[in-house]
Amino acid sequence: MKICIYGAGAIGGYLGVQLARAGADVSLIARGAHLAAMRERGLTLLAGEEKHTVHPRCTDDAAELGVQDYVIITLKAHSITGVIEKMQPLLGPHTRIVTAVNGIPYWYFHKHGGPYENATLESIDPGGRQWRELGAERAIGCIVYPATEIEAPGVIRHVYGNNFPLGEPSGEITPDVQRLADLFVAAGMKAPVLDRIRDEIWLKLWGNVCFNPISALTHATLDVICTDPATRALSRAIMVETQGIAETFGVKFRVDVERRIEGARKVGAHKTSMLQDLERGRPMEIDPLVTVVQEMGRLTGIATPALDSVLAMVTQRARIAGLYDGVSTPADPRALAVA
Ligand SMILES: NC(=O)C1=CN([C@@H]2O[C@H](COP(=O)(O)OP(=O)(O)OC[C@H]3O[C@@H](n4cnc5c(N)ncnc54)[C@H](OP(=O)(O)O)[C@@H]3O)[C@@H](O)[C@H]2O)C=CC1
Ligand SMILES: CC(C)(CO)C(=O)C(=O)O
Repeated sequence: MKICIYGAGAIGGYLGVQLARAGADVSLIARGAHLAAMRERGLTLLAGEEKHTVHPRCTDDAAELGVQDYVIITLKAHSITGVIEKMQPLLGPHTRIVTAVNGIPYWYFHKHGGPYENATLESIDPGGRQWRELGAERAIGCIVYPATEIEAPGVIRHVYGNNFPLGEPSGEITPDVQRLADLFVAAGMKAPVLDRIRDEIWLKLWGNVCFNPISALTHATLDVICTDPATRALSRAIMVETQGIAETFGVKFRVDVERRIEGARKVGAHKTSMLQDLERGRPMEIDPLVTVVQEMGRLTGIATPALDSVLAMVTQRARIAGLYDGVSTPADPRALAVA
């Protein structure tokens, strides 16, 4: 079983080490100093007191690897469109693409049913290119619950968690998704196969859509955002808007807003990935985590005044820092009028 991890940074590097340690035939696609270090010294995972170094194939050229059984995308979600052509040599008629990224994935409305079946979302998949050229029918969903960092080129630091829920867009438990889950488990991770993967996507996104932009605007850590009454109320307002949109698409939330906020508070003095990106001068994942929810709100006619305001500010912040060139549009005047 040939597996390629495309964008083997913090999360992809963690997966790469775990899969390589389990004996999987895994190749990593990366670039720059991180790629050079992995080629020279291997890829090292630091997890608590443990240290593991592996030596999988590492390249920046997918053509060297050929057709894969699974391509696990662990790029930042806003980078996916930019590598569609480079990814083609990895894709054969039976290749499955696993979207191990935050936010709404390109395949979201594949096998969704109802009036939105086969719709594409401009904020995450401009022109529907990912849908067509990667293939919605190839997709397997994956939620990334662990936190990891690139501590130095070629070195991944595991911070917490090992849970990567997986699921087919159709909800079926197919041999493809089961085989991948079994491999993840053999590699020391949790990988429950879900028959309602979209519920879990929104549960994760529920936090990202509010905590990430608020943290980038305030530089506050999760515990502070969730404790300060004003930022907690703003988070709640965005989450309530988000919940309304998701429920219109048939999503079921297994916890309520307060419990979700409490869960984030307990994570502690953690900087969200968007704040870390801002501080490190790296492009911020605004469209896949925030703009897409606004776009889905507009699709359903649900106003998102709190989200619109925060999105306007975080987009401006990112543009000024030179870390955003996405699609975010000005807040919908109709939504602001409702506010
Ligand atoms: N890290 C975490 O703790 C968590 C991350 N996530 C999500 O997981 C996803 C991945 O995040 P994360 O691992 O942190 O991101 P990283 O930026 O650490 O990893 C992505 C890697 O892909 C590389 N890359 C980008 N473009 C290319 C290209 N064209 N060719 C080859 N390599 C490329 C990047 O290199 P370069 O640095 O040069 O751009 C980087 O090394 C995101 O959606 C994130 O939100 C979710 C939960 C937690
Ligand atoms: C830590 C957390 C859960 C914040 O929403 C996250 O996923 C991120 O930083 O992107």
